[in-house]
Amino acid sequence: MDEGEHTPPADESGDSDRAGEDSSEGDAEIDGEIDVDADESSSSASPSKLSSPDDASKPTSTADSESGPDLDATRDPTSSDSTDISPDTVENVDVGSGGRDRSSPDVDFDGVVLDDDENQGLFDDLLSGEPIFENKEVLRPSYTPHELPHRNDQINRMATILVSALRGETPSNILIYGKTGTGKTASAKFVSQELESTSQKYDVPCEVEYINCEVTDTQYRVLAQLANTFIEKNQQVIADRLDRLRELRSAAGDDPEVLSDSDFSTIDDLDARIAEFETDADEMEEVPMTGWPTDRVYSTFFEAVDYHERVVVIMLDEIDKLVEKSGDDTLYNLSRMNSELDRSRISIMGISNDLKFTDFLDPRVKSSLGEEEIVFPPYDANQLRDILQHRADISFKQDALTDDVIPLCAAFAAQEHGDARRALDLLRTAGELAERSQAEIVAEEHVRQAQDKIELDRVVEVVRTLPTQSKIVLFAVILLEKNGVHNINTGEVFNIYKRLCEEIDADVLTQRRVTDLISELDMLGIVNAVVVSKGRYGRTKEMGLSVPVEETEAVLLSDSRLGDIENAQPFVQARFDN
Ligand SMILES: Nc1ncnc2c1ncn2[C@@H]1O[C@H](COP(=O)(O)OP(=O)(O)OP(=O)(O)O)[C@@H](O)[C@H]1O
Repeated sequence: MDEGEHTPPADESGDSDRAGEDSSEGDAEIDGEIDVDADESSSSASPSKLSSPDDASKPTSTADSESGPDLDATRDPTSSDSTDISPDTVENVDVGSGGRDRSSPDVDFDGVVLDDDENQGLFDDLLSGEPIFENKEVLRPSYTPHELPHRNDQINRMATILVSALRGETPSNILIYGKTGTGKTASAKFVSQELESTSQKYDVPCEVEYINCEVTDTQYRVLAQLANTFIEKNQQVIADRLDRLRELRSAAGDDPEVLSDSDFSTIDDLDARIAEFETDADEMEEVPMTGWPTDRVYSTFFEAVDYHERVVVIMLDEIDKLVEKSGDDTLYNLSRMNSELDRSRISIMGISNDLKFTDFLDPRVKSSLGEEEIVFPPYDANQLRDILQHRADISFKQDALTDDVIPLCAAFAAQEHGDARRALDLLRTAGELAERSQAEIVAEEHVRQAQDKIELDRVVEVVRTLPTQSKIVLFAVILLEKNGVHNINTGEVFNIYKRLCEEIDADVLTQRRVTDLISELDMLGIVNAVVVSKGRYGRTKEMGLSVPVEETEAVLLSDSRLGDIENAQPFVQARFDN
């Protein structure tokens, strides 16, 4: 295996990212450090306060403490931007004492002195603290691990099926199933990297094309993306061959004898071949992202893939999204291509976390696609522990984690549904929270805080992306809850909902539709609704909020339409109207 392919993104990116994150995550610390209160003149905001301690010895920051720090000395007293300098401080300014001329290029436009090394050390302090992480990138989803513990069986099965590609035969199509975060994509990518590197080693033409169908979700886009990838590769192959042929041509111009070792008997043959390649290169036209009839895109892809001999594995991640969005035409077309291809062969590897999507497939497609099926079961807590331990060893400094951190992350994630992504997120977030609170090690409390934070982030994201009508319904529930109404019933929600709609000029849906929206909110885990029988008055739904009121309300009010509701109080009083 080519180790380089699995190494995380270049170190620089890791570092810069870390620096970037620290800068944003460290807001609180920066705020804490900058003392904007000029009364405490000795600690007023100054470059020396923000610089690393070493800078104290530098001439710019050794200004006499009684006459105020250097920043004060050089700040323009007329500047309106003087939040951190009191008039008293300004009076003490001795422009000359700092030995700096205001017109000096060392002074920036606001009159703040730049350090000799052209920064004020704003980030130096933050960077100089012992970070908990050795390499945070390793915990990110974009990182492809070198090892995938507890996935040996699945990886070996994939390899056993795909090895035919290295023998020039067509591998069976594979369908990979499993819940989210069970390592499907990571394992499939790992196997494809191995396949491609082995094919290079033995000089067998075998390629893997990865398509994420959540993004590329129509037949047109899938075929266009494949066509363009193969066109690009073909152009490269042509360019390489032309280079070699042109070299031969120039050698043959000097000495026609060199052709005796080649496939060409005459210079004319060679010229003809060169001309043929040049025409091929000119004729290969990229598919635009929209606008062509689908059959033209299909035939362009077909010709591109069949340009020379090769076995191609097309990996369709989130294949269910493609079927959901645009039916099974793409899969039908791809699965019957082999009978028409002359030089190449294709095989499909579909990945899905929806076990039911094949119910919607044409039976022919279903049987062709599911020639081989590999299931990825959820991880249990012990397996998650191993996975986390492997990653933690390379991502954290030694002894940065207390003993209970990894087991707790594993236990939380196992409770969800054995999701390794969630477990890794928890561990990374716990580390970040510890780093932010300037703790020396990550402890159990950080994991618990991380769990709450991730949960809240999820809620915020779900609420933020709700359709406007659902947001109004949810806002009605929040208003009732905030006014101490318990066991809120559908009628109460509907009354407030109607008034809110009138207030913001939104369409008013029927009570039946509003009840449906409440059920959707219930399914999303935002409200908790139960059906209660009211005897001869029929049945109603009673509900309560399952998410934090303040945060949810803030997200709703950040929507420009709901934000227009200035005072919602009167609506609540009207809850028993009608
Ligand atoms: N056995 C494992 N060892 C190490 N890391 C793993 C393992 N399984 C999963 N992961 C990590 O967990 C994260 C999620 O894995 P992956 O994307 O492969 O899941 P998935 O099953 O494809 O999920 P989804 O269906 O949501 O795409 C990735 O960061 C991956 O590196």
